[in-house]
Amino acid sequence: MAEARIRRYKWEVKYEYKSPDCFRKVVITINGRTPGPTIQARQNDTVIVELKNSLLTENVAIHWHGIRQIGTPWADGTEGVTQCPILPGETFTYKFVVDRPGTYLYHAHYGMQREAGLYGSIRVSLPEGESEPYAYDYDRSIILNDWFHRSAFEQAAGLSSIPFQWVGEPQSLLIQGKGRFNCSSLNSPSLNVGTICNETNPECSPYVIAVIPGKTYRLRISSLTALSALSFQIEGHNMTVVEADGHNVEPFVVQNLFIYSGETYSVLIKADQNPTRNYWATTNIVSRNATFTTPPGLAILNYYPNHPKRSPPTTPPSGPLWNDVGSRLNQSLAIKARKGFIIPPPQSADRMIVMLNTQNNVSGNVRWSVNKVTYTLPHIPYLIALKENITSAFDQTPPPDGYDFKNYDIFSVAENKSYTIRNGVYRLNFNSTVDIILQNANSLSNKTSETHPWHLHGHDFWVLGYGEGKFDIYNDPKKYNLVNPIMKNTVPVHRYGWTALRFRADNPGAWAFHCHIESHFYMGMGVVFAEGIERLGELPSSIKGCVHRK
Ligand SMILES: O=C1O[C@H]([C@@H](O)CO)C(O)=C1O
Repeated sequence: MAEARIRRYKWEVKYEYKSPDCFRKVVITINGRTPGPTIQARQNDTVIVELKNSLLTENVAIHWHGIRQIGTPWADGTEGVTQCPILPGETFTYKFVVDRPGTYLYHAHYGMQREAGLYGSIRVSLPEGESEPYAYDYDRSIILNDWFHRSAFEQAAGLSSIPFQWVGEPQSLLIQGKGRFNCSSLNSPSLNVGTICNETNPECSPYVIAVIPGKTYRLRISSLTALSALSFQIEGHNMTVVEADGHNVEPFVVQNLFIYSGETYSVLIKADQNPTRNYWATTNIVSRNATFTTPPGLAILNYYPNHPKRSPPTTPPSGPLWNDVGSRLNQSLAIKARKGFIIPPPQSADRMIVMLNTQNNVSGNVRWSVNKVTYTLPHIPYLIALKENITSAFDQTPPPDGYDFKNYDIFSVAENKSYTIRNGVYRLNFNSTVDIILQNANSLSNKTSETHPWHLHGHDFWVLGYGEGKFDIYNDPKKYNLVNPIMKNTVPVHRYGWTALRFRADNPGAWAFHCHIESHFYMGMGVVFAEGIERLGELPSSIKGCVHRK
């Protein structure tokens, strides 16, 4: 067997002016870049990231999205859950093992810093000598993102203000950190537009996916949008989906790849079209109506030896309609574990938690809730509070395992009665099997239900099923896919629908489970699970900077 290696990175996190979509704003960079450097490792390698916080006035923490952190729950990078924040001027070392091959991500998990540009890819390949069950010639990582011109501070302030100020739709979409905003739409006479927005700035030239005719490419497409659900497509090229969140998928072909924030996919494309020209790769918003606010993101599929900057002779293909819910549900249903790579789920669960997702008005603030609890993080991180038995750190009453199934109408605006801001945790028995049913409902606007991508830290879960309307506790479990469910770490709950997950609580630690829409998590849409805390040895002192005890 090939020997596991240590992959060492030294990162400096800073504020800098950048123009990812031609509009200049202060962003957060790692070693001068956004997206940050790609972490490349092989299965079972140890990754060490020495992170220097050079932000002048802000704390930071970085989450390694999709890495389970087995045996290192303190390295998950979730501020308030697994560690104290890293203060300005401090250096913190993350050390963890990448135990599974696949496509993963990293991003800030403090306040709303992710959307300020603090994110990147993790690519874990198989140990030397082993190969994937599908063939390709080259491998590329592409992160999709949405981009807002207002700062993360301004957005966060608006979300917690009375009256509430919503962030709105993004100004542009980025493909691997590059987008294009129409500078001529900034016509304020007080602005010197040329210095703030410049469409000839090379920082915002379209991202180029260079291909050699006849070759097959593995594109690792992931999304770290702050808000948007996306569709991604490449003119004239079908995509064969082969991986989702680090697990092999029974291959299926799509023209449009729907992708929700926090998901990763690998698709194979063959450069088998007319090689005398280039092609558009585009991404557009689905699930929310951004038709008149956010233009599609554009990249160029460049057939060698055409000039990489040569625009394709066609108009970019328009993606699917934003409200085509059926196609999105169909893709969700199509994702199954690949034959030969199925990890069978336990056939029954020890506990079922049904999580009603609602949007509410709580004491004048617009918030999101799970079973009438809207979440707030404590000042002492859960992992430390649980391990050291600091019971004053958070509410010792756990949140509810369900809601009033009989009487709650998921198709109506919530009544806003008896919703509370709390921070209790779900304590799971170690090694027990837990089913989570995400139940969507109407938001605060009439006839509206939003799509939410839920992300679980510390575990992969089996996706047992999706359905429309209200989940029926007696009959719907009979329809679960217990044969070849895919394992994922992020999954959407579709509008007015439900999604059923199963996981084993086998990783000692405290783990966030939350909507990956950054503003929704900020508005309380999350919970925390804790299991096997008593099995953990002493926690590293480096995570405890904010905890002062006699
Ligand atoms: O959290 C949200 O708030 C707004 C809207 O519901 C209220 O303005 C919106 O679209 C969200 O996703």
